Amino acid sequence: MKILAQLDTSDESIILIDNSNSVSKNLINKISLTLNSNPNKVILINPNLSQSEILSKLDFDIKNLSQLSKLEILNKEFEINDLLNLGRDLVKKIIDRVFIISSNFEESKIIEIYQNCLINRIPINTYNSSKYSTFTLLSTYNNGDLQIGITTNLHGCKMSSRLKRELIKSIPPNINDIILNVSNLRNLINSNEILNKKEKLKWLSQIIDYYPLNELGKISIDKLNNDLNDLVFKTPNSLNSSINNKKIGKISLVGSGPGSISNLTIGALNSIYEADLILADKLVPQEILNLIPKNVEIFIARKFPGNADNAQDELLKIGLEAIEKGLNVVRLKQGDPYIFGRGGEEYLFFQNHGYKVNVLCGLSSPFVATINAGIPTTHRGVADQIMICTGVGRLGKIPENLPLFESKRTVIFLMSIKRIVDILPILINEKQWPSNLPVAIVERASCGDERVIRTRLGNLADVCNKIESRPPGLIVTGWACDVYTKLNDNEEFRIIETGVSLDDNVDLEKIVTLLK
Ligand SMILES: O=C(O)CCc1c2[nH]c(c1CC(=O)O)Cc1[nH]c(c(CC(=O)O)c1CCC(=O)O)Cc1[nH]c(c(CC(=O)O)c1CCC(=O)O)Cc1[nH]c(c(CCC(=O)O)c1CC(=O)O)C2
Ligand SMILES: C[S@@+](CC[C@H](N)C(=O)[O-])C[C@H]1O[C@@H](n2cnc3c(N)ncnc32)[C@H](O)[C@@H]1O
Repeated sequence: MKILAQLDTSDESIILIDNSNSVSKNLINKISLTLNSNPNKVILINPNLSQSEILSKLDFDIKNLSQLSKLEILNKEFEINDLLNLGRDLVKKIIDRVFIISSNFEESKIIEIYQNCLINRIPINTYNSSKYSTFTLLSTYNNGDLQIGITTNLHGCKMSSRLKRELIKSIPPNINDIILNVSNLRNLINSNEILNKKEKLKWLSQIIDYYPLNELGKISIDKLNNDLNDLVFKTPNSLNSSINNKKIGKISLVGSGPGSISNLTIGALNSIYEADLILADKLVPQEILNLIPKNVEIFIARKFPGNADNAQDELLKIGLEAIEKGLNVVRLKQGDPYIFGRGGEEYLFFQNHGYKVNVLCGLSSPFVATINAGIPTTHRGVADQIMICTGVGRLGKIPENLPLFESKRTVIFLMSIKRIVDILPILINEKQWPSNLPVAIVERASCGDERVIRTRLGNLADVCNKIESRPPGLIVTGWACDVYTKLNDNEEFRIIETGVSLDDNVDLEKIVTLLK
């Protein structure tokens, strides 16, 4: 089935076949749509409706009245021959496109029209029936530079318009400013007055990947180029004010879980509500950041590639200053603080400055990702060990201690999708890993756009190159991947969109009252 983002019927002769007794919304839409796409002519064939009835209903959203002259209304029953003699001379009078507008036709009639269109290679769209359509139109949303098209492939236009509404709801009203600001930033970096172009472009792409959409409209080249401190979304005023009542500052390392609110502990939610300042990972997703009360200051770590250590130092400095002013500081870390989260380093830093550090565990991404991907990490007779590895060692190098293959072990690699091309040869050639071992890439676990890509170890690097990644992502390896479902022998990889908005039914108000 061909899916048309925009209907481009320039110079086409189009037939709209309708047998309704009243002018339907769908008919008006199709007349406007076809006339507004600069056709040669649009022929409406309907035996029951008069010209005046139809013209009186047109809400004249047609770009200009001259288009109206291209509309021909024939008050007659449709005949198959109409397909072959109402078209342009250029194509021997064969019609270029057919829309069956109403669903009151007998199925036998629809089949006859559909088959004749197939024989004469005329694209046909039958209202509410994918079976008898060779193309479908997207339901589109345009807002300045942003264009979105959505279709359920003719499984009901109501559904696609409801999905479109949901999608539009999640788009900030200033989306155009955001698009323009980011595009100007990128153009500025590419112009020659910016130093370290490549690095800044990498930072910009991570900011686009992770920062709250709303903030992308405010980021300037100065903030990106010179003083990244300003990447604080709200400058922590509390940092500038001297606290009179000498409160004793507090520091908590809090795991936020992998993404959805449903995977956030009550303890973490409580900390978020009690904090004066939150120092968040860039990985902490929008859903969690949205929970932070408006009065709480937030700073997001600028852990861009190659800047991890500077960002770490800067973060710890801001945290220490705030505690010394008596603030309640929460270091909000993605997943669990101690799973490749530099939690140990941060604990020691604040302890060495004389502070007791509270640590609240969080659901770590490997455990949520495997559950959501349908992989039992241990399974009797298949896997009795779990290992969590990083794809990146000190200073970004490949880890020296990649594990030997162990057939009854499920190994989950974090921070490794961009590195798999370097890691794979070591696993297969030096560590005896079998190239047919089942693996699963799990991206954005527990988020609405969670996705699982199943493949075999030997294909992993190619697959990572083929798909546009949705960071953050991890790689699950081991025979446990095959316990519930296997790839077919001829399948190179299989993409499963597993994202669900878990949080629709989370009644936050009720939970927050529990905290009181
Ligand atoms: O390959 C990918 O998909 C990127 C994976 C990824 C990395 N850091 C990341 C992520 C998550 C993400 O951005 O999606 C992002 C990342 N890495 C880390 C954290 C946790 C934190 O810093 O609080 C975070 C999240 C921080 C945040 O998002 O704000 C931790 C980290 N970064 C790093 C390491 C390795 C190390 O220093 O020992 C470690 C583990 C430290 C530990 O064992 O606790 C350093 C690191 N991580 C990484 C790189 C390669 C960056 C690049 O791609 O060029 C590098 C090297 C560098 O930044 O100089 C990869
Ligand atoms: C520095 S580690 C932080 C891990 C985190 N402390 C945890 O416990 O999940 C970042 C890596 O964790 C993995 N990761 C984090 N969140 C994820 C998610 N929602 N879905 C899939 N992988 C995720 C990715 O491999 C990412 O590169």
